[in-house]
Amino acid sequence: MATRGPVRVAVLGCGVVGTEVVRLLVQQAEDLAARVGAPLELVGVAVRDTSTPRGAAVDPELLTTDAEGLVDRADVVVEVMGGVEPARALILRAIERGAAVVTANKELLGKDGPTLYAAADAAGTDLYFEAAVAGAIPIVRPVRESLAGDRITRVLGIVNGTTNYVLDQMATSGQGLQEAVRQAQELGFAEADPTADVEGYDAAAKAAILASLAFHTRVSAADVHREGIMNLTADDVARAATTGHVLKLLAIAERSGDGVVVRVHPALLPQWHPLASVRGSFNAVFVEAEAAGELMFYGRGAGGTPTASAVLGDVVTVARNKVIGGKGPIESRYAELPVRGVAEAVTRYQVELRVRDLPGVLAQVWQVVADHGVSIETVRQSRAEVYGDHADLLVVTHAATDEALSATVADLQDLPVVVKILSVLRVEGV
Ligand SMILES: NC(=O)c1ccc[n+]([C@@H]2O[C@H](COP(=O)([O-])OP(=O)(O)OC[C@H]3O[C@@H](n4cnc5c(N)ncnc54)[C@H](O)[C@@H]3O)[C@@H](O)[C@H]2O)c1
Ligand SMILES: N[C@@H](CCO)C(=O)O
Ligand code: NA
Repeated sequence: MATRGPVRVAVLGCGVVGTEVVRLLVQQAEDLAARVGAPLELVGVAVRDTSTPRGAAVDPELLTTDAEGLVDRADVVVEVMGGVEPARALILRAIERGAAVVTANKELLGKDGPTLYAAADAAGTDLYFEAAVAGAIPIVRPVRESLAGDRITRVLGIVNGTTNYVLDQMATSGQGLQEAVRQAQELGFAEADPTADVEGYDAAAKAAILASLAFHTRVSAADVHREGIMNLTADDVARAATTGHVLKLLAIAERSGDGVVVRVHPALLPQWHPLASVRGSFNAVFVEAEAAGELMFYGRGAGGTPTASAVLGDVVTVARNKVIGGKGPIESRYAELPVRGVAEAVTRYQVELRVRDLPGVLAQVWQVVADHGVSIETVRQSRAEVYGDHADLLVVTHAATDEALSATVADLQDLPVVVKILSVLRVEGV
């Protein structure tokens, strides 16, 4: 039970996540006190407008528009307002005062995490951010702490629920992309402005955070190669099924030579891969480590209550550290591996080409591929239904660098017998 005076908690932002954090802090106060070793006293909730209704769980007396003043009264600051400023300034203010910080803000951490980590390190205080990657799923702590004795080689994640919902919807209903995005918006799985999700910015920020933790190296969102889902068609999704794949937006962070490559893009995954079964708006992160082997973490990556679970877990930990005088891990970046561009990623391509159906065409295609040192794994030829004397070739390569594969596609495009490149997708997970 409680062994000392209360730990004062301030919540910055009272939206989807903040409301649930406040509700759980209040409703579970007794259990949380027992787990922390002291009561958690909610000293205030910073909002933009105190007159906005917040629901029964939020005591209007606790609302304030003076976020700075609130920060100055807290031992633990929970930042769930999102965005870069004023979140960054408020977090730095809290840290400089020696308060512990819990944040769900992947955008800020992906852009400028190192400034915050360094400040927390200098102040000797905790900065926790489990909710920033894959919401409720415990993944930050497993990578940062549970796997600290292992050597992670690769992290492969479905870390954006909006795009996973959209792609899943396209696969199951045959909907086009725009229609699936509209439906996701109607059902609350996508925001009114879905840019951050569908263009891969959200996943890139999460990939940067995961890569930094996994490889003990500073990686920012700007280092992440990013392609969103907006160019995908219903045909791409349908074709994936005919070749035993599913199409997913993947965040991939992996060792490559003496460096690391971090990328976010749509990719084909074999249907047997554990990540292929991640449906709807769910998230999952697949980790490959030398000693542990393959691990998968699965659950809800978004939503007020699931995300609040991750926030509260961090609050209990940092508050307990305050009570017993301990401190969690600081930023680990000793490895300082070079972060390489996507050109160095080793991957496989599936290319669909429409060619003229003439003798020797396959040999020409084969030659262009071989000239780049790339090896073909399979070729499937079918008659192109719309053009009488044309055929469609579906070529899957063996693994090669992205640079060699993209140069191959560029040269195929220039072959006179190639009418059109219909699609180019990477194949991952094998
Ligand atoms: N919603 C999710 O499922 C989810 C999941 C994981 C992480 N997150 C992260 O959690 C954070 C919050 O997300 P959310 O979905 O609750 O957003 P939200 O927009 O619902 O809530 C943010 C709230 O903060 C308030 N706010 C913004 N600036 C403020 C300021 N200067 N002073 C006072 N209040 C301010 C807004 O008015 C809003 O009510 C973001 O960083 C987001 O990326 C959200
Ligand atoms: N917009 C994100 C949720 C918050 O990380 C998603 O679709 O997964
Ligand atoms: Na998480």
